[in-house]
Amino acid sequence: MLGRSLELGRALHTFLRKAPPLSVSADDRKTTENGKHTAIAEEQKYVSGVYDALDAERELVERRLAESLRMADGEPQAQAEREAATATYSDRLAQLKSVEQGLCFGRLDFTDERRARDDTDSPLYIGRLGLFDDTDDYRPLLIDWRAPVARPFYLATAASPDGVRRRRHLRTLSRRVVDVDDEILDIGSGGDSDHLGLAGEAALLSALERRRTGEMSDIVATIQAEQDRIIRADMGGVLVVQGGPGTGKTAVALHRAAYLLYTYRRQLTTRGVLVVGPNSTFLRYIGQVLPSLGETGVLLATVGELFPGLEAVGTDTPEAAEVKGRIVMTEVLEQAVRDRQTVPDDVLRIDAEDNDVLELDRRTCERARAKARATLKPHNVARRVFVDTLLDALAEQAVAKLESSVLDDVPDIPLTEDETDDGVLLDERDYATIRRELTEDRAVQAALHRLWPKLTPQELLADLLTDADRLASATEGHLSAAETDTLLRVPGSWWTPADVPLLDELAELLGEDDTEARLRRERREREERAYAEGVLHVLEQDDEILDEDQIRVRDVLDAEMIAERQEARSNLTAAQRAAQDRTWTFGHVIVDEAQELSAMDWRTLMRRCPSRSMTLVGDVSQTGSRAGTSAWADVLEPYVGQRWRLRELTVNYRTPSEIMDLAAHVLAEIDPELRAPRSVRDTGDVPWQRHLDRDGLAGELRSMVDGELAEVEGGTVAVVVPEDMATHELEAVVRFDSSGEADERVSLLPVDRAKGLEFDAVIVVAPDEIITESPRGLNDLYVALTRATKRLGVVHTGPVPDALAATTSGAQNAR
Ligand SMILES: Nc1ncnc2c1ncn2[C@@H]1O[C@H](COP(=O)(O)OP(=O)(O)OP(=O)(O)O)[C@@H](O)[C@H]1O
Repeated sequence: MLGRSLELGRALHTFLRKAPPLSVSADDRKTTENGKHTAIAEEQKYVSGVYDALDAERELVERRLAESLRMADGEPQAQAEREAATATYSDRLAQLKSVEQGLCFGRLDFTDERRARDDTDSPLYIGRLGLFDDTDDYRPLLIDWRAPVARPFYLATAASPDGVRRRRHLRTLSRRVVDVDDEILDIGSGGDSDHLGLAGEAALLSALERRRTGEMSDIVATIQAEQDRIIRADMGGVLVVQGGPGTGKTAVALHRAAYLLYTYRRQLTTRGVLVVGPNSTFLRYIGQVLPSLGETGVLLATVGELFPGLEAVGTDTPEAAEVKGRIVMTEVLEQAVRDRQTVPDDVLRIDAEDNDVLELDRRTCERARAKARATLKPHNVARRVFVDTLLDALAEQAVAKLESSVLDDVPDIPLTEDETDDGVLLDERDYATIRRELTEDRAVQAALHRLWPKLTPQELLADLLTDADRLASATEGHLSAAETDTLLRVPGSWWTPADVPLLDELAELLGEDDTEARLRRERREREERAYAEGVLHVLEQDDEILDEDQIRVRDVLDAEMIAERQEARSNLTAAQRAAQDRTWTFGHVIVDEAQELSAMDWRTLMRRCPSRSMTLVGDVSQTGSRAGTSAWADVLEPYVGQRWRLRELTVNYRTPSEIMDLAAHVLAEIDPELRAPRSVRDTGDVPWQRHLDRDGLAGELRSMVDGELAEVEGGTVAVVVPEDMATHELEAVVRFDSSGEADERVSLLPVDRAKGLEFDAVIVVAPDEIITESPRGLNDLYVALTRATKRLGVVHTGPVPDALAATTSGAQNAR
């Protein structure tokens, strides 16, 4: 406890050093303390009222939900309405339950001029969602943080107060107000007694000082101005957010999702928002942020999870993953598909079921193939043309054979008067019958399948990656023999995340012969539109009784919109429906750690977002994947040209300055032009460094971890190691105690798993190996060094990397 207070003290000290000098006398301090107690008591009264309103609304929604569940099943229409009501009430209830902690966290008091302008005397209270007082003309009790009027809470400064006299942060524990921090923005308008101390910064620092639990928390009470501008940026187009480690990119991305869902609810409820993260550990880490902000309708996924029905649990070598991520794979796959559209070397003989032997010669097959390819349709769709053309040829052959055999067998019969001898014995109906029989003939089906098989993406890719000849043919001219070899694998291998964009690409190249399904869908859409027209008709009859000047229903609703709502009423949320549908397109896509995605990953994501309404957050200095990018323009140019916006985040909220100073040496080695973000805190804890023999490492690590656990008073500790040290054995040493119990506060991770995460203390092991194990090893080391919120230790088992050598002497053997 004392340690934490000291750290907070030091942090505040730093801020006071940076802030203009304040002279606070003992009397001032007493007045401040008294004022604070009074303020807490006052705020408690208000906050209790807000919780009462929350309870009342919960009760009401619970009652309505129970009623809608009790409603008997009736007409299909009534049943659909019941389902829609149930879904709406369930959502609202989940939202009301999720905002329990920290419901109300801010208050804005305005200047006299602003109050006169807005004709109001009341302060505004800011919280996680909006609540109204239904006993007082629906006066707003609590303003949703995303509402435009709440914006000054995040943006107003003393230099630009925007009519705000005082910004107050309320800190609550359960439903109890435990502290208030004030910031006087319009010094001229307020008395000194109102000034309760350093406010915005104190609330922020207190949030940053909290012990980490292994799950990310929301930052709604302390969003900073540069972050707020990004969170509330327009939804259209591609917005890239570049920022160093700990600058809040993930936090900003998630709050942006919540903001967009609030502001553009109609568009986004139907199409949904997709948030993409680098791996499932990371998705678990961020999984609670949006629910805590009351948003449950967002699909969180890795790119590897975007192919419904498939689990990509395998792993590629880094070399294979890099090759699979290259854009040239589109050409490899195109060739692989073309290779499956074959013709016989000479003649293909088919033993049809009636024992007729039919033949398909190379030229006929080539013509059918050319005709099918000329449609430019995907393989499975164009197959219909290929098959039809060959069935025609086979049917003609069968007819000719039949006729000639009949003519051969039957003695000359004299013609009647109305017959002519054109050699044709069978009419069109006979021809159609023969063609249909051939269509159903297994030998014919097998032959056509061999020439142009109907394929699923999984079949084609599995065949391709396990067959050296097929692979060599598809990669010829695109990949070297060595690169091709990296792709080859044994049959029955698990799918990997890098396979998913290839499967997605193949799904496009192969297509689906969905004629039947399309007709069914079109019929359903027609019915929905007809229903919507019916609704409009009924509403307009009511309209006619109204005054001419009043707005008419058709002015605000159209059939298309009603039909869309009807579709959205299905029990599933957009996110749930999207998760089951590969071709789903989202209203907005947010990508975290976006620098890690390969060119093929981007193709998959762009398909999910044809509107290109996207937010991409990342840091090109942290790129670890060989397939990732080091320049945003390279990624975006093929999709949006120059039409994308770049915003930067410059302040590091996670890593104290002592640790950033060390990491900055590594950054300088990556690129001397790059600047590390400014740390918001310092703690006085200089990172320690030690040398250990690799043999003695396991024995020592556990006690080092114990030491760090004690320093961070039960917070989290991570040991970040090179890939080949991330073994179960070492994990057991580091995490398990003598009774075999795992310590949940401790993790052992390779760098790529630690990306995006944070821990109170971090021990980085063998930095020299982290650097040499990958072409982007320095970036990996930079990531590893910047995961700590409080303490950092480095354990060398080999030579000390140059970037760390300059800083070792003073800190040597600090542990
Ligand atoms: N305004 C803020 N108020 C309180 N905490 C904040 C704020 N901004 C960021 N943080 C905290 O700082 C830490 C780092 O944030 P985050 O993980 O979003 O950074 P990042 O830029 O994604 O980092 P990295 O690139 O290293 O993964 C988190 O604990 C986050 O909650």
